[in-house]
Amino acid sequence: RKPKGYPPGPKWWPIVGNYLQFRRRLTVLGYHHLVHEEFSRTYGPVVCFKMGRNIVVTVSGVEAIREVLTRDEFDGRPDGFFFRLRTFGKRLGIVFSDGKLWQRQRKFSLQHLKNFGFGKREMEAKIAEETRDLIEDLRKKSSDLVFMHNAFDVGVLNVLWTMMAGERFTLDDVRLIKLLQIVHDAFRLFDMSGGLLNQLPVLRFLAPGCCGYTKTVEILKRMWLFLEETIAEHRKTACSSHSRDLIDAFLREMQITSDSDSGFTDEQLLSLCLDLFMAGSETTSNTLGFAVLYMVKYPGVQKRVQEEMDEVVGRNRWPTMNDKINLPYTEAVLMETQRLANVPPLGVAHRATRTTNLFGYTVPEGAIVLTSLYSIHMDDAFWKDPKEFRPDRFLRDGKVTCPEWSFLPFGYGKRRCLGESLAKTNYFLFFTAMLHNFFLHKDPDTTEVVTDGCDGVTISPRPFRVRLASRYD
Ligand code: HEM
Repeated sequence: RKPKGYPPGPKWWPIVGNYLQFRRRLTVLGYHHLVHEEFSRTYGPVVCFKMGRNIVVTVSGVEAIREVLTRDEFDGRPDGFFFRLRTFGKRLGIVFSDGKLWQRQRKFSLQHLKNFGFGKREMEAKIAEETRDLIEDLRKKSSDLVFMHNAFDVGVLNVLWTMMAGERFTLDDVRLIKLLQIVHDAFRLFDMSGGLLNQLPVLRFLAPGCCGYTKTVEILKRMWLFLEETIAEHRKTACSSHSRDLIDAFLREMQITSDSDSGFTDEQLLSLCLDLFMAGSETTSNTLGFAVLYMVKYPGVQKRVQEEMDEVVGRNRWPTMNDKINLPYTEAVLMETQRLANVPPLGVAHRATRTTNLFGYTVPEGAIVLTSLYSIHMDDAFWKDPKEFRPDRFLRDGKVTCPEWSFLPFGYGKRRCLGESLAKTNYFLFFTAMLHNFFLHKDPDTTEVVTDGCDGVTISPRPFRVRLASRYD
């Protein structure tokens, strides 16, 4: 039975808790975040579930989410079998670690990524190079219909990978394309609470295929192999006097640091690379995929973006970050895409690091806390007709206006997205390069443009094709 004082929620059943009930609603509603939304409509902004062994508290709406994201005791990340599986049974990496190791690793990663251009002019130059490559490649393919749901994968990853590992991949690099496909599959396989494998870890022995264990291990092995090879190559070619990239910087730090708690070990290096690779590729590519999809669905919006660019930038050069401030409609389109697509609908799971009180309810230490960013972005009390794609809602008197709490695509607080500046620059430059160069038209073989994505840790656009017509012919 649920202890007294816990937040409201559906009745718990022995062993499975609310798992079966959750699954049944998931079959009907199709998305994890919609099941959480349905429960929050019944029970309020703080809902408590038991999923196998895990207590999960979902918070919805601005007030409750603001409480969670601004209080230190919610800055933990969940622990458990699933969360440790990718990091050798330990709490490593950056996305799902906490405490001293996380603090040190987050600071180290940010500081050294900055040394290699992150958030600076060099980063913009790298992205510009990637956009040129992509546009050229799309031009070659444009006599046919082009798949666009994953068109940005390699270019987006290249920017991060140059800072991390000092190398980039060609757009047709088969090994990388396969790797990105398995990252994509991994994001579809799991959910933010850790899924069945975290709730009932014994299932890895009883039904390894059904609970996702076999597939997860297969994906991880391929990722580890790729990263191990990259790290081994760095060891062989590292120069003792200077670091070329984040991996080099980490290897140097391993030699000088004596503090064992700060985590400069071989396993942590691999885990950090894995986390940044996964966090940095899928989210941005999916967001760009949705942006293209909405432009195809709403040709009037596409036309306004192109007219704005023609007026401000002209046709003789491509848009740069300096133009952003003068392209308010374009920026509003990018924001509206993030609001409506909700690529990470439940953010990244948090954990209560001690038993605490939330809106008069007891949240026990160790509870997994999910923040429904979806509930904020789709709140009809704040956003009129939230299901409509309407970029003008982000404009006032021709200028971009952004509410502080009702738009949180990158989260908030100490756990806020580490890659936000890279993500925003990639997003703006790839999107504007696309629309500057091409008219995007619907696939004539389809009757309707479907914008409902695929469920998972992030929401991804379903595979779709576009007809690209050059704006320069
Ligand atoms: C449009 C693209 C992106 C979106 C929408 C996004 C969104 C988010 C969100 C919502 C969180 C969780 C915040 C929380 O826990 O409350 C997060 C965390 C994180 N993101 Fe991003 N992200 C994006 C791109 C990136 C990129 C490019 C990187 C690569 C460097 C990255 C690295 C991370 C990391 C490492 C964390 C965990 C931070 C921590 O736990 O301290 N993200 N992101």
